[in-house]
Amino acid sequence: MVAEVREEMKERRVVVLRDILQKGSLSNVLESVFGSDVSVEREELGFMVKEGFDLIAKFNLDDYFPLRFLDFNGVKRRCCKLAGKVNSVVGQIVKERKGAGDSRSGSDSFLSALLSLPEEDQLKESDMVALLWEMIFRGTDTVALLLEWIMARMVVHPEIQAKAQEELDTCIGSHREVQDSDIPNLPYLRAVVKEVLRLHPPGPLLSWARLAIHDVHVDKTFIPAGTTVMVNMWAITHDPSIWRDPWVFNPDRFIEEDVLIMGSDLRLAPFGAGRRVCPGKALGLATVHLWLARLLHEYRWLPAKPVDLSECLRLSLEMKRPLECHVVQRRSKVTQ
Ligand code: HEM
Repeated sequence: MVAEVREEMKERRVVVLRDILQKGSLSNVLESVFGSDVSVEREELGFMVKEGFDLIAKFNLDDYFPLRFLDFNGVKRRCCKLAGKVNSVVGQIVKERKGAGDSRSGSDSFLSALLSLPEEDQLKESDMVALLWEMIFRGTDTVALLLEWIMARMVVHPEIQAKAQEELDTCIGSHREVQDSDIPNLPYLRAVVKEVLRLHPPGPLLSWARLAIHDVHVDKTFIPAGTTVMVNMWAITHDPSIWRDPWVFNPDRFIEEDVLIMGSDLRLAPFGAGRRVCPGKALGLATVHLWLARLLHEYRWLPAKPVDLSECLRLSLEMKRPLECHVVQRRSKVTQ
């Protein structure tokens, strides 16, 4: 990641982080899902994730007129094609690993963990494929676009960027790379991540399209059976009755009060809460902390052109226009 930024700066004189982050995030999630020693169709899986996002973001008349024989804009056809590809590409990896008798103890991947379950708990192959694909699909984009928002905020607020870098220099110095074990000693950096999750939650609408199966009261609101309900986390995190100066980017608010973000405090639940909470939240957060720390430790980030903080909602809340930066090397001794 750090080396790719350097290359891009050298070759193009400008760093467009989005592609670098997407590629890095896909590799990272594939490694967690299939393990580091497995060669997978990286490029093909990348296209499949992209196709899935395109399809989800598409306005689809079928959602309003669900007639089996109609296929407005060819969405159904594309969905079927993608489902077929998922079954063949991911299914093939599962088959190969099963065939090779992969039930290693001390497994280093999600798939190995599934395959090493006792006989009576084993999932059907089709369920395994669905589960693994869901992890790949949901885990790639969220991490990449959260980091793009964070870096945009770092560029827009150079004084906050400098404060995070000062913390890194004090804690780590300049002669080694940041490690996972350093993260607990970087409270300001973690506060920066929380503040971006508050202002730009990648999943702003929780519980996409959950259906009330019986009449229910939520506080004073009556929700009749059959209603589709979503939780607008974006509205909660911008609500002035909950947050002081909600539009101000101020990581210090989380130094003053340590708000938990894993789902127990509904003022800020960027990973959801309850039984459908994000299962990748710990992995996602650990990745974002480490990559952010390395990017800030290594470089000073400057705008290549004015940063546009406009939002665009697809499955996740993205920056409408990609961030373009210049970087200046900070550490004199570079270690990889
Ligand atoms: C910083 C990164 C991430 C953010 C902000 C995030 C956020 C979310 C949110 C808001 C939901 C919906 C929760 C709800 O509807 O109540 C969700 C669901 C999900 N996430 Fe994440 N996520 C992140 C990273 C990941 C990663 C790395 C993975 C997998 C490796 C992952 C896998 C999933 C899956 C499979 C679901 C669906 C769970 C279900 O429907 O039961 N996420 N995530």
